[in-house]
Amino acid sequence: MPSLLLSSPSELDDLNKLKHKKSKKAASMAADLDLNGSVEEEKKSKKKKKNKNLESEDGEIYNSDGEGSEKKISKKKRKASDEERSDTISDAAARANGSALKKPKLRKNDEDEEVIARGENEGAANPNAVSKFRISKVLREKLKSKGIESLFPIQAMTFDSILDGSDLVGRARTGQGKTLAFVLPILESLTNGQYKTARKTGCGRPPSVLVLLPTRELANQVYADFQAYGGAVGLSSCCLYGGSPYRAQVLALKRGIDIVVGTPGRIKDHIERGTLDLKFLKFRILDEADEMLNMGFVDDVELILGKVEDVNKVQTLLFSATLPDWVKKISARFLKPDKKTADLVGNEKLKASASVRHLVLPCTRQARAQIIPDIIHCYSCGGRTIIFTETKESASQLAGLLPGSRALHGDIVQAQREVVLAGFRKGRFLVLVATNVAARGLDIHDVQLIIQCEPPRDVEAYIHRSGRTGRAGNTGVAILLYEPRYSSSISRLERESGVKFEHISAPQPADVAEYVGSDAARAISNVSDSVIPVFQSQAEQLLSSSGLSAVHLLAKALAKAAGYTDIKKRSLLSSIESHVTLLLQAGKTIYSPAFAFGILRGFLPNEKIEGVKGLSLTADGMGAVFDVPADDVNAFTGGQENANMATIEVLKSLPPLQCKDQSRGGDKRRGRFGGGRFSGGRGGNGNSGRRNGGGHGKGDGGGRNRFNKRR
Ligand SMILES: Nc1ncnc2c1ncn2[C@@H]1O[C@H](COP(=O)(O)OP(=O)(O)OP(=O)(O)O)[C@@H](O)[C@H]1O
Repeated sequence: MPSLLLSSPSELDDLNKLKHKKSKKAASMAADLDLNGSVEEEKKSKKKKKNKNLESEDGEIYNSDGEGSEKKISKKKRKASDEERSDTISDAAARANGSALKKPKLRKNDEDEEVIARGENEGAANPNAVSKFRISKVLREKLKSKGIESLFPIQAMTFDSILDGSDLVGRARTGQGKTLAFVLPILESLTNGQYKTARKTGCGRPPSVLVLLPTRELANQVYADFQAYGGAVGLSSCCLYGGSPYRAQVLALKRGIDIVVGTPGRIKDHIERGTLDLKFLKFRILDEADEMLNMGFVDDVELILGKVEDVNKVQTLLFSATLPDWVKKISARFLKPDKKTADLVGNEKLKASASVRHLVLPCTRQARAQIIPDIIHCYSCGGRTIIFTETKESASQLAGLLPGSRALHGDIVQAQREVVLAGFRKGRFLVLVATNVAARGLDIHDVQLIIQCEPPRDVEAYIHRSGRTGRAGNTGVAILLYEPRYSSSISRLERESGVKFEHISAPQPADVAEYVGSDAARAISNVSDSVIPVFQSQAEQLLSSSGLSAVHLLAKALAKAAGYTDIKKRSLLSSIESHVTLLLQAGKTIYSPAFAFGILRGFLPNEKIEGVKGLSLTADGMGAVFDVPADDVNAFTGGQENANMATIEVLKSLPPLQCKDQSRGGDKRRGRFGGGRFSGGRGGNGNSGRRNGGGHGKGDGGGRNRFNKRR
């Protein structure tokens, strides 16, 4: 259940202690932190909200144009404000949850009045409207110019806590706006809040904010946000990462800077060279914290964080979509004991993005390059696609095989990495083949499709990679390819990510025709009539000499226009081309693959049986599916005439199958996946094709660590 908790290592325990220690009011406020609160809680929340709105809108703490300064807060009010800190959290939680949603009351018979009434109530109806938060006018306008009128839940839940000075751990699924969740309150805090006067200003000033990120690309992206929003409120930023020249970075630091964004390796270098002074930091942010620590940056991160003069005067924020338990423990070293935790994922089963369709497709390594273009045709909706490979070599190789695609990984020089990413962002090419260097945080418009060439090593990688699509409320598709014989890795991922995978098979000729053909048809109908007189006589000649009907000839022309001169049959089991998947049934239970081979030997010659590949048993135990070369299909289907009770048919879609271990082990009732691992999968619906709802939708840290070598 999503939650915003007053937390220390054991958040629940602490919440209980809190309930006992504090007054009745505090206990009821703690209850309010549950986002799925009761009606009673909602009433309390509304009451507090009324007070809160008075506090933030009366111009004494923050007036409506954000110019109100802390100086204006009377002692009494400051005390009240401190006392009500927890209220603020529950308000935020209530707002984040939308529990203050009211139906607008419209006045009848007067159109103008109706509009006014709707306008008034719309503000009330949207508890996360930007205007409801202590966000200055200039930032509000900046947000508006980017189409942002209300805060996303993670932003709404954490804004007040960060602005009011808390250390915080924030977790929300991919694409839910975690970057602005720290950017906005930090900027407000530095320009209108508690650090307005405390922060260093003037020429040569040391930074007030340090944001650490695991990859160069991600550092650049977050830097861009600080530049845009920070620039609007007069704060300067710079980005420090490896692979780029020191000179410009040193100059920027010498001139004086407010916000430093970067990767741990280069930040550490600057500290050691004496060019970066972190003594006076007000904020330290670890974005994608688990990845940085996972990458072996713990020592670097600790060294960097240890450079502040007084840890009590710095706020530390830690954000990620994935927070493995070990990171929560490590955060106890970096964050104050009274830190808060805003966890929008919590114990919910689904850890990956809910706005992404998660599909799995069996495909051998050899078949990948052949099948990927068709997957893109069928599932990308004409938008961008990111393909993840496990190694740098295979990223380069695959990009070489896919026309119009480019590779991105840690062996590519930094300048080139930046050119590639910029080209992809601008839509100069639509397919990026990348290693995990692109798995985290990258926010690229209109990425409709993610293809993972094989199951990643850990569930976190799956969550982050698939989260490059379906961002900011948009939808997307993530397709995971896997070697049929390693299907058990799919069940592990399914269990750990909470995703219920849809099992699909390779796009078949009919699917390709449907998606590619309609594009080609559209392209042909857009051709000007002026071409007809020029090509007419050749068309007539072709029609008479081909011996084909006009429709058949046009079908060929459409295929050619779409780039196809031949569409080969493809195995449903392994995606291998020129192979066809067959189903053997014998009117009785087929206990094991050996049993199935025995039946086949009863009516087929050995040389044909040697061509059988990937034989697997169906989940109901009544059949066996296998691949044969397309040329042998007739021998198999024809041979059944001599078979005793056995039938063979060409499959159009894959039925649910037993997992491999079961097929070998024989007794499917005892298997861990009893009932068929795939029984909840496609259920015999092997459709491929575009089912995406439409919609549109962070390089390495310096090449000095174990992890980077893998990229
Ligand atoms: N309040 C908002 N309203 C509309 N769009 C928003 C809002 N906040 C952020 N966005 C947009 O949502 C997208 C995703 O934001 P962001 O990259 O911060 O997500 P994230 O949670 O950090 O994702 P990841 O876990 O993948 O790093 C960005 O394009 C951002 O501009």
